[in-house]
Amino acid sequence: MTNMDKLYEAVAARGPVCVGLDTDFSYLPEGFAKAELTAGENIVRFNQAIVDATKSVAGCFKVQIAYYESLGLDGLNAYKKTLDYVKATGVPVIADIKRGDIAKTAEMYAKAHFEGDFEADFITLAPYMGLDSIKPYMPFVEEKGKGVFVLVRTSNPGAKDFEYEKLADGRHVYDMVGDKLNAMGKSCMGEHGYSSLGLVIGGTHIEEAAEIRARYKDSFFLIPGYGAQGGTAEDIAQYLSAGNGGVVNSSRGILLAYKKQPGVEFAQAAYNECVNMKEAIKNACDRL
Ligand SMILES: O=C(O)c1cc(=O)[nH]c(=O)n1[C@@H]1O[C@H](COP(=O)(O)O)[C@@H](O)[C@H]1O
Repeated sequence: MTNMDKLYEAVAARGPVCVGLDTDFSYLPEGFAKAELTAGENIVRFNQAIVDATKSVAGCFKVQIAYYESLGLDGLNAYKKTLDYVKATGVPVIADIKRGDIAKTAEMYAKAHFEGDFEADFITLAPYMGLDSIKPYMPFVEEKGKGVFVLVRTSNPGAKDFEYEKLADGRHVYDMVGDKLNAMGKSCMGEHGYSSLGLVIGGTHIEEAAEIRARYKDSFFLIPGYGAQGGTAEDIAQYLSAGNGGVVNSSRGILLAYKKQPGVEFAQAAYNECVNMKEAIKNACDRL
């Protein structure tokens, strides 16, 4: 069974919410940090409380490495401890590293994030340099069941700068990227009908949602943009297939949920936000 199969089953069991552990030190509630601990150690305590509170309603977790790298070695220790803590729960974990280099360098990134200290179930990749920036990860995908999510049509306003440009044949650049990646993903299909080569499709632009979902039926989607970036449950539902076939990330919306729930402890508030998000997406899927 591939990690993508496990992710499919996790979504079937607990829903599509992907809890984004993009933990900036400033997100820790007042009075939470202990002065005798480092910033990284305090972030790990915060993450552990979030993981404990949300794992029963999370399809997966996503750990965004920049938040940890920015703290140097203390942060990289916190990154590893966070990954290990999530892995011990059995809930799938995506390392959001957005790597995009070629050849031997990409092989080194694959080694760095698919084995050893920073081993994760999935990683995110940026395909601008071409398919030879994705291929070096495939031995881990095809032989060890690892998974990748590759940027196709992103959630940010800058998606319009390159991704929406039109080709001579009428397709968008993102269609061409998606078509090539979808074809490449046929080499690593799982039991549940999804390739281990997944696509990142932002949930903030909805005009083409139905078309994109229909075009890539066997591609699992990582769908960011819910909450803080304005994506709604109605928007997101269109990128799922009967509530599965994708995971929906929210980072600030979950980590900072306590700021919108006065008097509620931060981990409880994160749990409440996950439940609300899961219910809203389920209801929107049921209405489709
Ligand atoms: O690959 C991603 O995860 C990603 C792709 C994309 O198109 N848009 C996007 O926001 N992301 C990530 O998703 C997360 C969104 O965080 P929030 O906006 O706080 O929910 C961040 O970790 C982003 O780096």
